[in-house]
Amino acid sequence: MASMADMSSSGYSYEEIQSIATNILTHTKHQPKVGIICGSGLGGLADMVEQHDTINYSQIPEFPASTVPGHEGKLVFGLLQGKAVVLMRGRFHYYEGYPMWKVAMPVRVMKAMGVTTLIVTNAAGGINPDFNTGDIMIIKDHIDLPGLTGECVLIGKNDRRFGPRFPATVDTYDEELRNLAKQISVELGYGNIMREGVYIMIGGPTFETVAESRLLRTFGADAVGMSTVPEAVVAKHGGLRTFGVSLITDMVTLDYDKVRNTTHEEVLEVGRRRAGDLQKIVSNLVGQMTV
Ligand SMILES: O=P(O)(O)O[C@@H]1C[C@H](O)[C@@H](CO)O1
Ligand SMILES: Nc1nc2[nH]cnc2c(=O)[nH]1
Repeated sequence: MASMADMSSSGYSYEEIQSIATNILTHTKHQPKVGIICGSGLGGLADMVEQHDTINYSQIPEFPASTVPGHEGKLVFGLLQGKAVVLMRGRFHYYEGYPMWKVAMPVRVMKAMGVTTLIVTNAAGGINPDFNTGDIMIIKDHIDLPGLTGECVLIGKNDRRFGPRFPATVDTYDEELRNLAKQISVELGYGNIMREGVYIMIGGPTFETVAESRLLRTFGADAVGMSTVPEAVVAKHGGLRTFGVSLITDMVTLDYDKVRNTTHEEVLEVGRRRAGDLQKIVSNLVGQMTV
């Protein structure tokens, strides 16, 4: 694949994406319909997958490498609640130095493999003062801060086979799946920690200053993180149905008298404590959704 895209281009061609997908599918007996991207410390969902085939990213030509602790760098194929899934145990972030198109490129590969529904999970900082650490927030909408400032994942030449030049994003997160997830959460006894809100993406890797957190709040954001939005935008562009969920691993500081440092270790620690709950909700959602 000598002509593969470089940092300055707008991404892999349609043919290159098809070729990457075809190559990956030679490593598995499964034909996934649901794609799941696991957030920081949330890869344990892969342990619930039955009859699994695991492929390291390093085995896949043209696939980026995971460089962040809590992101293992593996694709896991198998059955989750009887449905054929592919999980990314480790995602790519803009702050790792990857261009936006590369961050979201696996979503196009998933679609080329036959995926029709994308589930994105992440660890996020709570901005809404009514939230608590450990809450689970269904993403109702997002703010693409990098996109609004000129780093939209879809910038560059558009190939209509991926999607339209000017995609609408008003309904990126599927209402039916959000309602089903809410119902499942209540049935599982998580009604008291279940929230719904707006996720804002920042480029990272710095956690927010107090002034920045206050600014993000005035924008109407309920939670902040460093991922998810490019993946969801590419999914919407490609006509995939998307569900997004954030684990609130820390509360951002909105008050100069209560300044505290967020750390990635803290994010992973809360992930370790609450990942099981998130996994139950997501696996039940997969089990009950129509594909
Ligand atoms: O991959 P996600 O968005 O879950 O990771 C979050 C955001 C940063 O990558 C990291 C900060 O601790 O966790
Ligand atoms: N930007 C940001 N990303 C996070 N990911 C997990 N927690 C946070 C946070 O507080 N801020």
